[in-house]
Amino acid sequence: MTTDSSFVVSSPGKVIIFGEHSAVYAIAAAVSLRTYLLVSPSSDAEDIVLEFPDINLTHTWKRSSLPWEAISKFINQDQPQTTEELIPEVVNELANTLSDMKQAIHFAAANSFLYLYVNLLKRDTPGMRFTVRSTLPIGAGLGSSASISVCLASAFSIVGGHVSAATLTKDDLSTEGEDSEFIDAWSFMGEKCIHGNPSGIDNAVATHGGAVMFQRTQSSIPSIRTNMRNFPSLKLLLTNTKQPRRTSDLVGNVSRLSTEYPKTTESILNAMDHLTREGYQLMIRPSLDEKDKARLRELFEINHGLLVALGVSHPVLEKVRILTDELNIGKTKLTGAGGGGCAITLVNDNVEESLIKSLIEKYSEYGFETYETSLGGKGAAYLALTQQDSVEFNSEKFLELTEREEIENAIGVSCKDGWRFW
Ligand SMILES: Nc1ncnc2c1ncn2[C@@H]1O[C@H](COP(=O)(O)OP(=O)(O)O)[C@@H](O)[C@H]1O
Ligand SMILES: C[C@@](O)(CCOP(=O)(O)O)CC(=O)O
Ligand SMILES: [Mg+2]
Repeated sequence: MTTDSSFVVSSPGKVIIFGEHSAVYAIAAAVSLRTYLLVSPSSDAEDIVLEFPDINLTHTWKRSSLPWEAISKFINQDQPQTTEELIPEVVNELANTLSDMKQAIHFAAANSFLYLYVNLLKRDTPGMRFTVRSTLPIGAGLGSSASISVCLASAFSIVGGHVSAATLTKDDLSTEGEDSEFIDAWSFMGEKCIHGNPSGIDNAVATHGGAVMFQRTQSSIPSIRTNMRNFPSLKLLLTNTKQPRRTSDLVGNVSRLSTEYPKTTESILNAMDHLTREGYQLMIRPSLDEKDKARLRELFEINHGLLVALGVSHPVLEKVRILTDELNIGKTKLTGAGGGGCAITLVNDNVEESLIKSLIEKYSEYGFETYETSLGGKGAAYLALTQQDSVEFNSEKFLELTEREEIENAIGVSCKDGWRFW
């Protein structure tokens, strides 16, 4: 891959159906909201330019200002190897380069960017411009951190020559080859930079797409991913309370509970594992009858209750739950790390559209937003831009797009031909 050509990579967010914060099992599916990363030549080959307008962050590093010498003995640049934990010496060296990032969300994103950059690219790689736009809400439980990590890992892996550009069309079944495993593994390192101790489910879904039953194992053993090809078409409402929160804080609080009340917390997490497996058994049936769906709704209710017990709900999430209960629309659980962000409602059979409309109107009084999204779509994707495309679609134009529709119409995976998948 030459560094004077432009390309875009993209990756989806996810919705966790059961088992967030889980010790072992969780089920998640890709959503159609996605992150897009445009890689284009930098006007000065010395400059590595990061443009993250979704979090109001722009930064330029001189290639030579990165601590190549100091980190060289800790990493293998010819054949990058992921590690169980982030390499502390590399993290420390990069922290010096990040000292002017005062906000935690800026630091997390730039840290993930640089950690992946120095592992996957070399000192002599000409500087480029990395422009990110996401149609996902950031920090709302839909896996934007994993989605951006997959975009960065796949872009750097292409430029570094560690993976080939994707070739599958949207109608091909994913092959789960070495390249997508490489991207998955490195995006997991990016997730670690953003929230410390991720399970790996978000980056797995953001890389491979579809829906998975994910089984976390002991850290030295790879997690087990079971694809759910017949993911049932469930009527789900996805509601963003807009209450900001950071996954790292919530994960940290659950681990504090585990230390302070080990047996109690373990019992809650065990219960969550059991219910996730029960949910899985229901969801893999060839077709779901009304009784099965009623049971899934009950499991939603139990799952939410257990998450409340772990201290990761929030009054606004309870408001969503109470409204859907009061109007008898369905059962609601928080999704993602909680503490704000999004909730999903599994809607009862035969609910009148007018009732859903009145619920959405009520939501807007509280400032909540509902999303229309389909589940189980494609994972990481790649779009080569021709010379002509690059003139028509450069980073300035990418930055000017504002609404989700504008981004999707200009570059969207489901709207534009030419996208390829791993
Ligand atoms: N489009 C984006 N641009 C820049 N940073 C992003 C973007 N998406 C995610 N991030 C990073 O990920 C963080 C949010 O991750 P997290 O707290 O795990 O929430 P979630 O993954 O549910 O959206 C942000 O604070 C930021 O550091
Ligand atoms: C809380 C957790 O289960 C999901 C976090 O998802 P999100 O960052 O809130 O989208 C953590 C994880 O599985 O990595
Ligand atoms: Mg996240």
